[in-house]
Amino acid sequence: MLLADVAATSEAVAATRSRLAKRALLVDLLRRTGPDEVPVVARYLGGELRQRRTGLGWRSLGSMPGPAAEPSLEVLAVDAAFERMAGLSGPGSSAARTALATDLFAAATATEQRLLGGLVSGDLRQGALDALLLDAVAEAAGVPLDAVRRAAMMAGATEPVASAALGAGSPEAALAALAGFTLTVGRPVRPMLAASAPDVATAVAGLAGRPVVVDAKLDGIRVQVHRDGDDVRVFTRSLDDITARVPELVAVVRALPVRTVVLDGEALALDASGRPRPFQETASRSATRDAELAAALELRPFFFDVLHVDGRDLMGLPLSERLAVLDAVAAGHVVDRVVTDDPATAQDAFTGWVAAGQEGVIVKDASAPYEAGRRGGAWVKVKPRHTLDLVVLAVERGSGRRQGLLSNIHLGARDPAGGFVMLGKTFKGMTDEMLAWQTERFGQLAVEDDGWTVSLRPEQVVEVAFDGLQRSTRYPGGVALRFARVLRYREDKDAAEADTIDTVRALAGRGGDGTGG
Ligand SMILES: Nc1ncnc2c1ncn2[C@@H]1O[C@H](COP(=O)(O)OP(=O)(O)OP(=O)(O)O)[C@@H](O)[C@H]1O
Repeated sequence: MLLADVAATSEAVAATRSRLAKRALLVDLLRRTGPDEVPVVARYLGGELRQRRTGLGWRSLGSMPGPAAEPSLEVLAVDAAFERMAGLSGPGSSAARTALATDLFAAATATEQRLLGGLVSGDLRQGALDALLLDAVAEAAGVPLDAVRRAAMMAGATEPVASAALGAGSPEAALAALAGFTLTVGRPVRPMLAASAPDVATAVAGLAGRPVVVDAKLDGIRVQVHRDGDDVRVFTRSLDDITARVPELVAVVRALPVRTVVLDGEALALDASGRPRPFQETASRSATRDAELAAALELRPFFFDVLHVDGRDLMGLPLSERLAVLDAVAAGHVVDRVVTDDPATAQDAFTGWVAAGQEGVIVKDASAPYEAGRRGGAWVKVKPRHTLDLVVLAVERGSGRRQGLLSNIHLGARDPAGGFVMLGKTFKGMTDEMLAWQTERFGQLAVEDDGWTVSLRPEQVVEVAFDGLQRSTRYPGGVALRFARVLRYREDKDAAEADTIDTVRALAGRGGDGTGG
């Protein structure tokens, strides 16, 4: 298959807002893709190279040759070229890499160059496309969507599932291949995620008629811990293996009375009185290999789910049954919870936990299975103050005390159909350290500079608090944030995981002020 086919499909998908049309375009392309090409094509459609690192910088892309008139590049040849670039190291490697990239770009048409540039810079990365791609894979392979989704949950990624289903040869063989993706102890699955509600009553009402569990929401880092005998591995929300950095978590899980287990929870550092330490401290602790800091700030695990125990896969069981197992295997290391569907009782629990320094609650449907990777309605988070994870689209040069710094940031919500919708600006909440950090970071993300405003590659996620939402004729989404202020820059989230304009509109719709409980 020619790269031009992938590039044309990728642009056509971005250009239409219709989900059905997008899906049809993807199905058509997948049907034309050879089995050996699926791993590459599936990645490129999601905006990613197969190589985690090519060593190519944004700068080197600036000076690429003009486009070729006719398409000639085969996707497998393109993948091989990136593989060669990724493999280069040592003196002279940078020049050799640029030479390879120059040859590649010179052979590419204008459309192909846009695709290649986006793949290298990461601009095309689109987590939102994953769901659509799975849908298209199901249709192209002639198997039920559920089977594809289940497999992707287990695999923690789209591409291996697409390859297995489309490479199988027949729908029957594809189904058998998909059934081969099971929870394997030692291999992380994507964590289940939560929707949000403005207050406890709304969250509980949303689960009307179902049994409800209300968990304390701890503000630490998500950990998925796999134990097989004495072998314990700890994975983050983005499935990175941090085992070596958190020996104290390993020790706790190794001491539990089970042989194999997969636990989901939050790790947190506490102060001497048992209150949670600020998130920043927990996060920097889990990111460090510095033994001294590690010893000074001990992390503790608080589990809220169990996916597997001693050979039994529990993901399909209702939460209430999983929790019974969790309490038996991880006693003493479990998140506080109350079982109630009474809004007043849930509200009391929320108030108590927030006073004790926790972040809020997660209201959970006790009859729901564990839905890896999904942000469905089975878990709903409620926080006392309203926050959104937005993407920084541009930044303005500071003046006065902020002369020489990049200061006022433009905030965008993700548009599920592609791109970002600006919701406002803020220069509030930033500490001097954050200002120094963002000046450096945004310098690296800069794509255009009119002397006042610097436009950025939309990659940096920022968590902002705000007092409410107001209608706006100034901003394209028709809504604007009131009194937005920066809480922190999030290193654990990609732009593809930022909050969407739909979420913002839903908050605006619910009573308007969005300040929460
Ligand atoms: N009891 C709990 N049950 C589930 N998740 C919990 C719990 N306590 C804390 N959490 C954290 O809350 C997150 C769920 O919220 P969400 O799925 O929206 O992820 P997020 O966007 O990282 O959330 P946030 O930024 O609000 O922490 C989980 O990823 C987990 O880290």
